[in-house]
Amino acid sequence: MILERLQIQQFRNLQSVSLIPAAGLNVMYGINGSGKSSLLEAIHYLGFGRSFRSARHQHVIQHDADSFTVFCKAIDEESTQSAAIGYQRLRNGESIIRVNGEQLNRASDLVKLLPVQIFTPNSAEVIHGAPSLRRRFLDWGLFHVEQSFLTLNARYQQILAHRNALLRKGVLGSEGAYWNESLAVSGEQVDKLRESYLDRLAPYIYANLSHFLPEFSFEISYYSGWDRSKSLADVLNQNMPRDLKYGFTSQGPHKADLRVKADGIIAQEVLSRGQARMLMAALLLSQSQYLLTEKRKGCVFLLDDIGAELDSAKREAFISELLNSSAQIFVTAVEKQHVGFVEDYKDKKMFHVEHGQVKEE
Ligand SMILES: Nc1ncnc2c1ncn2[C@@H]1O[C@H](COP(=O)(O)OP(=O)(O)OP(=O)(O)O)[C@@H](O)[C@H]1O
Repeated sequence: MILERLQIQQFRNLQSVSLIPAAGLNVMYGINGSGKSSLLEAIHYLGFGRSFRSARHQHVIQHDADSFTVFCKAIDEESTQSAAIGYQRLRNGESIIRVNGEQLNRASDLVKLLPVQIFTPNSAEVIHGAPSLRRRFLDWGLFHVEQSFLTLNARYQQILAHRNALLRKGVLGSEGAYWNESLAVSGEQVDKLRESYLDRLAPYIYANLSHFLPEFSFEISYYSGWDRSKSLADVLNQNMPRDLKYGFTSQGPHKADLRVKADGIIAQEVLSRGQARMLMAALLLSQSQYLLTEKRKGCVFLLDDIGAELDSAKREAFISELLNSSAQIFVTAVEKQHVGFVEDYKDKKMFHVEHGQVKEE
């Protein structure tokens, strides 16, 4: 999908912004606090229904305003069909999402529509942080290539929440067999989709890593969240006494992880921060390439503060590969010189951001 038009109202310091982005590269530059990251944050809302830097929607609404609105017209390059997507968030917590004039009930449905990926100075947290961050990374790709995943995963989460509620009350005993069986059936389906997705994604990841971090030999593997030599049903039944004691389901696909080793050692232990960022860049790029191969869909790719992230050679390699994967890129930089190499790109637009105003050059 490509954003053909973008409109933002009362979003942080962006009072009223309207722009026609390039299909390829869009550079937003301006001094600190001018509104560059807010612009990316607004696009992020269209892809995820949430911010990438604040858990509180209220903080994003412009001071003294009652709501913010983000609107885009996006076009599918393959079918040439367009979609008008609007997201409005009110100060009272209500959100109104419209796609082609029709109201959507769940923000999670937005994820299917617009494939948005983001790379920020904090992206290495996905490598260093909790497994949930890496699961979220994998699941984002799955949402876009496997139609059934969204529903299957939602069902698994629903049954899991129910089993956990019974565990907390200490009343799972009599109903245990039923809930274990339901959770196992649903969990095995989620697990299979994740495993097979990573199998197909891995060749892209290895190819990108050999380009971005040739100094290491990498090994990518998938951990299901339980010992795969046993069925999930057996594990849930065996874990009942422990799960009852602690009040939650200790093993299952909700504990799954994407594991990366560099030269035989877990990546978190051996990579520098910059190298971890490059690993993350390779992972995100791989999803973008895979989505293009599998679904003929390009991503909208947000790169926040790229100058602070990577050295110039790596930055350039990353952006060129992203453009090759038909991604539409929005990159922010404090100084134009930080993205000097974009001189060579033809399909690009430069936007100067100043005091919340965005002007195309
Ligand atoms: N709810 C809000 N209402 C109005 N202004 C806000 C709100 N939240 C944040 N701001 C202001 O919006 C401005 C834009 O912030 P933003 O993070 O987008 O800047 P930036 O250009 O990315 O800066 P940097 O280069 O430092 O990362 C800041 O001055 C910030 O104080």
